Amino acid sequence: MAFSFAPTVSCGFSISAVETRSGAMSREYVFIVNPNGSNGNTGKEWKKLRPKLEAKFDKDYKIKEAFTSGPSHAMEIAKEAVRNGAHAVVAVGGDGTFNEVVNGFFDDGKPIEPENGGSSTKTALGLIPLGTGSDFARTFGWTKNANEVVNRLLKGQRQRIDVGYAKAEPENSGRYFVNVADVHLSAKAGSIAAHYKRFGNLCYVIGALQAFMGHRNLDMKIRVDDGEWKEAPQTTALFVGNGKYHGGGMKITPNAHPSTRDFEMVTFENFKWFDFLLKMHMLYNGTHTSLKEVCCERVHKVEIKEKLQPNSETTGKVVVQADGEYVGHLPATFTVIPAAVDLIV
Ligand SMILES: Nc1ncnc2c1ncn2[C@@H]1O[C@H](COP(=O)(O)OP(=O)(O)OP(=O)(O)O)[C@@H](O)[C@H]1O
Repeated sequence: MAFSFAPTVSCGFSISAVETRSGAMSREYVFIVNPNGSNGNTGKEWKKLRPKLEAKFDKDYKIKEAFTSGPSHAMEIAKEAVRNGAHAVVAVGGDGTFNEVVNGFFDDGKPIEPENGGSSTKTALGLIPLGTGSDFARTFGWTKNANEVVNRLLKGQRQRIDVGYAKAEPENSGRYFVNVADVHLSAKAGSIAAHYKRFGNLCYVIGALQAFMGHRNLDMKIRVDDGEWKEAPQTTALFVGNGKYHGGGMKITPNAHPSTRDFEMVTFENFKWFDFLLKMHMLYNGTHTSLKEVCCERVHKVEIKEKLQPNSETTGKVVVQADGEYVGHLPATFTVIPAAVDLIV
């Protein structure tokens, strides 16, 4: 016999462990769904997927769903679920929703512990990749295929993965990330792309081309792993990869993986809009790392700031994002937190 879904809630979410007839504590899976992801397709796909999950999950599983009402809501729901000791919290949506759920595993710079303190297993993080880009899922080769999704969640195999922490101005605001954080052109492109999601993954190409309008490559300073500050002249964009893919399938940090305990940092120097168009195929297959304008380095921590004239202040114009979500502007620091979360793989 399969459990039916608990009633949908969108706020004031409360979760408690449930005892099964055998007396064992049930495993509570909390699905956090962004109904408006992928231009509304996430909600539609989730409706089709839900009965398949219900049919397969047996009585030892309790399944709850919660729909987000807007930005940041997924993070609040996830925090409450982790505090209540959920077995797994699964994001249903794109990289933005997934990022919010990841941020819900932490509070005040620390991983959240369950309130009852008694749970021996950590809450696992899960993903059903139903967004536009859904780039994080590509590193693991996951698709939107319903059978594949159900089997993966049912098996519940866990892998400890690294999480990144991005800190930027103003006010040293911070955000955790699991996929790719980036600076300057691509971060501008990401916010432009958000207005073109109806075009699917093409939105990221449109975003990049628009971002090149009025764009200036800038001299920056970079410090890796607390070493010497080095100059990065005429930087177009810089990527800090925990996962490989970004911008709807571009293999931007091709040697990154969330299990390596470090990041791959990829810097583009002096790239112009026509370079982007002519070499775009290389971004998709990950061969851009052989270009003379591209530098790659493995890092655990990287600090980035604008190279300024003596006594001048930051322009506040060099944008920083993490997993496609706005973080702030330079100066910024990106730090790897090794083996921070259990991911259902
Ligand atoms: N109910 C909601 N209505 C509108 N926006 C929402 C809602 N819930 C979450 N959001 C915001 O929508 C943003 C984008 O959602 P999501 O990442 O799920 O889809 P996507 O943008 O289509 O996919 P991708 O990021 O993979 O390209 C998230 O950053 C989140 O803040």
